[in-house]
Amino acid sequence: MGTVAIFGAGVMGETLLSGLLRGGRSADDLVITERRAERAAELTEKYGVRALENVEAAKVADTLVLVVKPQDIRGLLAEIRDHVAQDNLVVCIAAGITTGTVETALADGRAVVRVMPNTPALVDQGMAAVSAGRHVSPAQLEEAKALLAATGKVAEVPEYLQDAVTAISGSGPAYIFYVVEAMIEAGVVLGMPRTMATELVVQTLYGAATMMRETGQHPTVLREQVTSPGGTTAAALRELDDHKVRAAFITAMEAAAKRSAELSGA
Ligand SMILES: NC(=O)C1=CN([C@@H]2O[C@H](COP(=O)(O)OP(=O)(O)OC[C@H]3O[C@@H](n4cnc5c(N)ncnc54)[C@H](OP(=O)(O)O)[C@@H]3O)[C@@H](O)[C@H]2O)C=CC1
Ligand SMILES: O=C(O)[C@@H]1CCC=N1
Repeated sequence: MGTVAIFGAGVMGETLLSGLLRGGRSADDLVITERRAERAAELTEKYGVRALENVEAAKVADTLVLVVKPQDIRGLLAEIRDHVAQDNLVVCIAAGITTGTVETALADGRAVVRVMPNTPALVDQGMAAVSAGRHVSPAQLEEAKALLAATGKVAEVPEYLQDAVTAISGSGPAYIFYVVEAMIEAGVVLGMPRTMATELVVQTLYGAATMMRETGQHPTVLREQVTSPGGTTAAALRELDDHKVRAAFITAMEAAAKRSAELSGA
């Protein structure tokens, strides 16, 4: 994999950077680029990696990981275009940006992999989906997967599914945090101190997630096990159904996928 350059070390860039370091990669093999000098200095100090200008980073990198916002990707590609070598691997993490867009912006034949990761990568519980562009060799695809495997699970998906991936696992942690916030608020309404409600909700989420993973049982079966006839859970779930919460999730995630597709023209 050689030298890995992370272009744009914001939330996701720092998450990947820290994961690569936790995974055993040497700081000497990692470089970052940042628009703001103070942010670059902060990361250099915290992780001991080099911060370079985009062009310099492209020149030294074997693997280029593009982690700027979709709206900034075309400007970045124009800047580094002439310094991306034939044998480099380009990994693009920007929501909605297709491998075709990146390939077109670079010189002919460049190897581009599109990836949608998520923030639980920060605690090595990420979910990343990868799709290879037209010029990626099997070895390069394995390299991209290995890069992401440092911070969690990796799945290969056909590129047409990447907007759906973005709506499910890319944005997904935000929906879960939103539900957790709502349950904590409900606990407070029921008279419980906020810290106690937070502990109960977070452990319940962790326990439920662990159950799904470890039992392999369908969530419907697990939900039915909690729902005693004529009991408290049935009373609560009826309210959620009356408020069309399931339909709201479907509509919300359709909106996320639509926005991802729109960002391809950002
Ligand atoms: N956050 C998430 O959960 C996920 C994000 N992504 C994708 O990751 C990408 C980054 O998202 P996120 O980390 O949240 O965004 P951030 O805004 O936190 O990070 C982007 C960083 O890139 C910097 N930047 C912008 N342009 C350039 C440039 N030309 N050269 C160098 N640095 C630059 C920005 O600087 P400045 O602040 O000055 O603009 C910022 O620090 C997006 O494309 C997003 O779609 C994918 C999956 C999940
Ligand atoms: O909100 C966004 O656009 C990015 C992509 C997926 C998660 N965060």
